[in-house]
Amino acid sequence: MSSLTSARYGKDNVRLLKVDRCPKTGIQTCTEMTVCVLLSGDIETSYTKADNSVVVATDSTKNTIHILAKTTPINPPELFASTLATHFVNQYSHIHETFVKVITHRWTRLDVDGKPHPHSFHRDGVETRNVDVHYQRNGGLNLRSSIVGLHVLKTTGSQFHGFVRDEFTTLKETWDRILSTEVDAVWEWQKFRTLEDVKSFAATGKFDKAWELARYVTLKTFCEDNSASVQATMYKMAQEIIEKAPGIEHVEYSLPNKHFFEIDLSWHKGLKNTGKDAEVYAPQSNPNGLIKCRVSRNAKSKL
Ligand SMILES: O=c1[nH]c(=O)c2[nH]c(=O)[nH]c2[nH]1
Repeated sequence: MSSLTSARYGKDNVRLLKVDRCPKTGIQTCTEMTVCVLLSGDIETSYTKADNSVVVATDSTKNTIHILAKTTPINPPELFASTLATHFVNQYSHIHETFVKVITHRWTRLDVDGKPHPHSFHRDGVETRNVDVHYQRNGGLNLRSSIVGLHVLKTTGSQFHGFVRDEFTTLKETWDRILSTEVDAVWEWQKFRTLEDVKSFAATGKFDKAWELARYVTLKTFCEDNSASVQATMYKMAQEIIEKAPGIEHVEYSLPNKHFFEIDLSWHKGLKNTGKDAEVYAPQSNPNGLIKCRVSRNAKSKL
């Protein structure tokens, strides 16, 4: 015997670019997004009885994403993701729950001779601004905003010593090393009851401010902290974001520790390239450390 215990479906990797043209100034802006919308509800029979009468075609889901991108604001992405999440539950009485992901890609305005160009942009990095929304009929909206794929590296100001030493340890302690990671930082909002609540919050500019703050705190702490470890540095980042952004309940970081090994070149004419003489390093693609944490407002540590 077996039974269906979970089911959701929809369209992933729906791509769109929206252009905003200001008639007064002639200045144009653009937003490129990749969207995923998954639906859940009374859809079991489509799996268990080949009953397509309960299926909203994923092609229609894709069409709806395009239509709502045209007819409603897509910025901030928290608002667009919430608009999509609530739409499908309002439109179809048998759909009770949605899972929406909106990835916003970077198109940063170009400068020409120090002046912002009115309609030209460049992709300055693979970093994305992401939003995940989970909506349940009568259950409110859970929003998670994030920065993903922000690559950073510092050549000093990072140490790692005092760790466990036993018969499995070969790593040397260091008081000066390269630190590099790809930031994945999530901030989770207090629950919003309705789409109207998300709209009013969006109108205050607080979603954009939180993204700016999270990015600023992450980069400033990365640069300025004389890091004792990835763990200690990420905890400082998370604490500061919670402290400075009301409405955020939890902050999570997931940071790969990308290693750069010293290369001993002494075999060639006694070249010195280790310790304080290290200049040429070997970047490692794998394995990498992976350090994660979740920091919550007003919560007693469960660890
Ligand atoms: O910042 C670090 N944290 C660790 O847990 C760890 N483990 C390791 O080998 N190097 C590092 N660096």
